[in-house]
Amino acid sequence: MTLAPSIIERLTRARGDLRMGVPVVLTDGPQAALVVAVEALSAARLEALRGMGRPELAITARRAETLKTPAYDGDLVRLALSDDVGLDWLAAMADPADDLRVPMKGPFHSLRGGSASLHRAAIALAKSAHLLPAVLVLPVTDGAALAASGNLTLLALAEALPELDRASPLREVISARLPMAASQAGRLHVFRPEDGGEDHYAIEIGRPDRQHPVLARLHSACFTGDVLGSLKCDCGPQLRAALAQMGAEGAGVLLYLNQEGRGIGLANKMRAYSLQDQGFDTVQANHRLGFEDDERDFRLGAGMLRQMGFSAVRLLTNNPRKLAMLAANGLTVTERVALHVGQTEQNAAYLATKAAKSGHLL
Ligand SMILES: Nc1nc2c(ncn2[C@@H]2O[C@H](COP(=O)(O)OP(=O)(O)OP(=O)(O)O)[C@@H](O)[C@H]2O)c(=O)[nH]1
Ligand SMILES: [Zn+2]
Repeated sequence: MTLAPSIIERLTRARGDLRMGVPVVLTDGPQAALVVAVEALSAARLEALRGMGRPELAITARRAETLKTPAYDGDLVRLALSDDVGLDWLAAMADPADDLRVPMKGPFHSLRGGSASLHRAAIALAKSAHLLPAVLVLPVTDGAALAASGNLTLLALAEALPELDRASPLREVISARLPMAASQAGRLHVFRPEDGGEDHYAIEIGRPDRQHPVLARLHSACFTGDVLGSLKCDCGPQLRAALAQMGAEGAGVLLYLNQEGRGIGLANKMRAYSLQDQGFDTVQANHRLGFEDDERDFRLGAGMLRQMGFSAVRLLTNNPRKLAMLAANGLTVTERVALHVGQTEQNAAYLATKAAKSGHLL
């Protein structure tokens, strides 16, 4: 054991760096680049990067669709930065808030050929830090030396990509009795991922028999719905109805997964809501921001259930992806228990879009 941080620790540090606007050094074999998230970029850092070479802008193919620029790298686009563009232009490329008011941002100079692996990893890192998926990438010659001299976090893709792709193992930190309105016999378990990500919770009701399928729900955090009683979605009523059903049956387990906004974080979800106020639906809004419509990783829930000793579930959901992901990750789903509650005038279009575009069952 050395004192040097492991790859997992450096990845966690890199997410913090990106959120603070500090460059991170990525290497892929002989290639290296400094990367900075556009959302957190300062004028001084942009100036410094320009003094070192020609930065490139990487955005997702989803964002590029709206900007009407072709994606030569499949899931992403690399654009050369002309000398006259500043922070405002970069911010507008990253954030679609003003797209309708100012639709023309080009002409764009798309880069083709060569490898996009550093750009792709930088976008994945920005997403995992809950930042908009738009990054400046400055190719450099000796990444390791630059990282050492500038005290910057260094990540080699060969080490970092497998960690970014895998669901981080979780360990249970603590559990304690929690009497609730839905059931006196509640217990809250707190699980912590090894990668320094957010904690996730399991609410166990009664003492479900581990030998039988348990009534279960994977609930993704929705601050607006769960806490504020937002009428734009059905999350709050679904949360309470699931707990009530478990209370009535005397047993169940509800996983409360901190995957706010289908995995994009609350700030980006509010950006999506702002686009919804401009007339876009929930799926279009995610795409305009550069995200997929659902960025959640449900492997997490399967791991927590297995760790708690459950191998079969009766799952409260209308989302077929949750059923498929549990099954693919070693859980037996013996039954889907439909969960249709909380329909309002304000969320009718949202629920209809989820049924039409995301395959939610009615
Ligand atoms: N990006 C985005 N996220 C949203 C929006 N409305 C709600 N959410 C999030 O969507 C997620 C809904 O979670 P769930 O209720 O567990 O999942 P679901 O896919 O609807 O599936 P079931 O409720 O199990 O049928 C939460 O993370 C919310 O924060 C939206 O308009 N945009
Ligand atoms: Zn919600």
